[in-house]
Amino acid sequence: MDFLQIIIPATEDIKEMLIAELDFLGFDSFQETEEGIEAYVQDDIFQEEELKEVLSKYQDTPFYTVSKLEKKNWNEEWEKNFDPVRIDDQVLIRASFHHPDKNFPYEILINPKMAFGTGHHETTSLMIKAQLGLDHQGKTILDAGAGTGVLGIFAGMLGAKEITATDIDEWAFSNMIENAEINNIYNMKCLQGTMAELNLTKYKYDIILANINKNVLLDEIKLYALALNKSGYLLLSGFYTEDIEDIKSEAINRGLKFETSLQKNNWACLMFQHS
Ligand SMILES: C[S@@+](CC[C@H](N)C(=O)[O-])C[C@H]1O[C@@H](n2cnc3c(N)ncnc32)[C@H](O)[C@@H]1O
Repeated sequence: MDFLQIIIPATEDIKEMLIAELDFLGFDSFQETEEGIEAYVQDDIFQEEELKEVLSKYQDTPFYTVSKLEKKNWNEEWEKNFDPVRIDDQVLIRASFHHPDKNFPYEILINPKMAFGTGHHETTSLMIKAQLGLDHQGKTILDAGAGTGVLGIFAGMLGAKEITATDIDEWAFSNMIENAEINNIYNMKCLQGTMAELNLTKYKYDIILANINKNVLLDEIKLYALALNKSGYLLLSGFYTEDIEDIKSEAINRGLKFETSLQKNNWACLMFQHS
């Protein structure tokens, strides 16, 4: 599979909105730079017209450059740009080429390749923060939209009995397998597909983690509610604070009880419990 790198000049105030819109078009990952954003997308799903349509909302004349990316170069890019992430003096997320730090009780090794979930994104750290407050010991976990597998791997470190991690993306699927292995998490089953495609509502989970995006969540909350054990917890992220009410009302309509919310830089994470 080949990837394209799209470089888009953008001012600070539009970067987040652009990323959200391109994420919706199926772009895989993003890097914010001083000049704008670098966006990465599989070349077989890239639709130039769709990109132009999005950009025309923000620029008088859509301006961007497209270049083909070698897989090899991409990995080197990560190695140059990926700094360790620290969450609450509790969790260190680092790549295997960084030095370990024994001051952190939990250390997650992530070699992200093309998959999302290095902990640099607000939503990943919000989910990890929320997980720190939940008892995972002996629990069954579903990590839907697992990306690099970071949340499922962390669930394993917190003592989960069994983890199922899913993603629709082929790169994410192979990356999460690799990351589970380097973290010595052997009870994480990795699958490729959506909740519906994999028929996951026939199973029950004690905790469901889903950091995806507003539209997918609104579509899938009913499935998470069906797959949640009584008194089980659902953690959701991947949406902005202004979308909290929409997500909340869908979850409450599906019989879930709102517990808490966390927010960082306009991103939100909500916790619900099955009543
Ligand atoms: C925002 S990333 C989150 C990755 C990781 N869980 C984290 O917290 O850092 C969302 C991931 O969901 C995947 N995804 C999008 N729609 C999905 C769906 N319907 N089912 C499963 N995965 C999906 C994307 O490929 C992407 O890897």
